[in-house]
Amino acid sequence: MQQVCSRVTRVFVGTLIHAPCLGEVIISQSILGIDPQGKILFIRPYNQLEAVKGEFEFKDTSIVQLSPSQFLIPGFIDTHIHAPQYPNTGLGLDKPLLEWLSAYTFPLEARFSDPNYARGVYNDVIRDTLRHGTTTACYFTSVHVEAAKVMCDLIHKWGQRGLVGKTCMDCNSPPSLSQTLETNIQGSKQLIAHISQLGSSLLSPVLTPRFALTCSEECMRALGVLAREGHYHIQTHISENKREVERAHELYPTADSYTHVYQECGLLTDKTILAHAIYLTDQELGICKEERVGIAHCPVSNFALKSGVFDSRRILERDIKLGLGTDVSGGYTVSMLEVMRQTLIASTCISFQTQDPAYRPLDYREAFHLATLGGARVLGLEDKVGSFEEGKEFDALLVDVNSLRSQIRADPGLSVSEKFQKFFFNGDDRNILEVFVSGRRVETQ
Ligand SMILES: O=c1[nH]c(=O)c2nc[nH]c2[nH]1
Ligand SMILES: [Zn+2]
Repeated sequence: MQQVCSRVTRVFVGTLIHAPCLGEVIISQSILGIDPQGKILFIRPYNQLEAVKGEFEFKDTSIVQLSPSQFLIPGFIDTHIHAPQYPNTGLGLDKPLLEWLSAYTFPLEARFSDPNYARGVYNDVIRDTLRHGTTTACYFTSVHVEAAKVMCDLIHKWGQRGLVGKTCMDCNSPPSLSQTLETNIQGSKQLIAHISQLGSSLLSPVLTPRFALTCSEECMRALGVLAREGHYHIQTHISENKREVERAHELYPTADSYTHVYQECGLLTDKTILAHAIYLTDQELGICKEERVGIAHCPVSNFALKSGVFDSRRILERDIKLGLGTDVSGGYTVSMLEVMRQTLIASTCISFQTQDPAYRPLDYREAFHLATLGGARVLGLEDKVGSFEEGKEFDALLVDVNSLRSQIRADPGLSVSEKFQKFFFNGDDRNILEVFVSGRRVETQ
């Protein structure tokens, strides 16, 4: 007898919510089927179940019927997070950036010379980001390549989608973190080889000069060359804090701007992720647009370290790719829900100060787009994840506004849009019942 091999592994029947276009949240009552490769095989209207069953030949046991308080959304994409800083969340935030780095961050990161210490912290950060709905994260690790390899192994084990970089530092850094140019480049290459050996379609390397203050011009140039040779991602920090910008000008007095420093070193490509970018001038934003870099907006960190207030609208109006990041541990939480809320607060602060009466602060629909498809674009993953589309991979969250220990009080009479708004403003990890990456349900405990 010929065996019928189903093309469908799981079928969800219920509410889908996503934001494929900036400013619009699309809600549908649908049937969504996943194929054995973890891709979305079909999305059909709710009332076509019998026809879809006939077409794709799946059994009733593959069907997951969502309740009226449940919906599926795309997984969150954290475009900027420092994995080794996780033990420091909430610490030292009374200091500005450069003092905080010296007093708290660098001493903690030095401990990652011990891969066993790294293993414990990295395991915690992956588990907790997943539990809060982060299906993709773009990670800085420390300067230590063995610890960075451990991070990749763990991400692979948990099944998160991740970009991982070995942080490069070769000047103006404590001796425990400063490496030679050669060690930084060899370490970066070793990490690339390690990721390649793991053979995971979910993992990518990202070249990671920490920022212009702790990376020499030679080191940045060498990383730029390496990135172009292998068409790799690049991530760094820019214009987060006024004192940092001054220092960049002191270190590079002949450069036209901080952005020019990175451009000159070949670090600006369509696969570059610039974190913060609060104080960029119009001319610098022109370069960002021209070079097609993406920006990671990290409002929780920007407020906590009192770095500044980022103007998201100014970036969006210029059609520059924009995503959101937790920036743990400048940011004190791994929650992308909190990042989305503070994105709105930052934008509202800007609207209070502007002289432009037509200025529109962002709304929750736009923040949701930035945390999903916006982030996917910044990481070059927009063809794979960020929204629900046939052929894309199923990276998704099953949300229940009335889950067992939910803090949300959602009247059953609320519309679906209102239930989503409740989740956006009042929800937390207790409302995220299940997390899927590439069609596979991942552990979150
Ligand atoms: O928020 C930040 N966290 C960091 O670790 C860092 N390093 C340079 N600039 C930085 N900003
Ligand atoms: Zn950062």
